[in-house]
Amino acid sequence: MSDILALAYPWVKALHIISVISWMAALFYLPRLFVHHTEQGGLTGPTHDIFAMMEFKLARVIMRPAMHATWTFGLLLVFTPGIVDWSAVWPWTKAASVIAMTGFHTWLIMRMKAFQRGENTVTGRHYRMMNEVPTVLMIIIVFSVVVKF
Ligand code: HEM
Repeated sequence: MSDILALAYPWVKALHIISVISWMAALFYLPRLFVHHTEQGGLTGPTHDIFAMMEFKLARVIMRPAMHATWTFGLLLVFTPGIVDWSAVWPWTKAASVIAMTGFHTWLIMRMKAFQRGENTVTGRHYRMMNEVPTVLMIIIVFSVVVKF
C-alpha cells in the first residue's frame, strides 16, 4: 500500500490541488450570494427562489463533493511515506486551519438551509465579514504547506 501511495504521489497531489481550487471557489462565492440574497433577494418571491436555487446547487453540486475530494486526496497524501513530518510545525498549523475551513463550510450549509426555509437572521454586513474567513485560512494553509515553517 505504501509503495502504491509513493508511486501515485504526484497524481494524488494534482487531484488534491484541483479539488482544493473547486472547494475554495464555492467557499468564496456562497457568502457573496448570501450578501445579495439578504440585501436584494428578500425571503419570499421569485428573486428569493432564484437565489435559493443557486445557493442550493452551489452547495450540493460543487462545494460538498469538492470538500470530500479535498479531504480524501489530502489524507492519501498524509499516509504517503515521507511526506508529513509530524515533528514540524506546519502539519499542525495546516490541520487546525483545514478543520476551521470545514467548520466554515458547515456554517455555510446551515445558512443555506435556513434560506431554503425562507429564514435568515444574519445581516449582509456579517456575511461580508465572514467572507474573509476562508481567505485568511487559505493564506495560512498555502504558506504552511509550501514554505513548511
Ligand atoms: C482538507 C484536508 C486537507 C488535508 C488532509 C491536506 C493534506 C495535504 C498534504 C499531506 C499535502 C502534501 C504536502 C507535500 O507534498 O509536501 C498537501 C498539499 C497541498 N495542499 Fe492540502 N490538505 C488539505 C486541505 C487543503 C486546503 C483546504 C488547501 C488550500 C486552501 C490545501 C492546499 C494544498 C496545496 C497548495 C498543496 C501542495 C503543496 C506543495 O506541494 O508544495 N490543502 N495537502
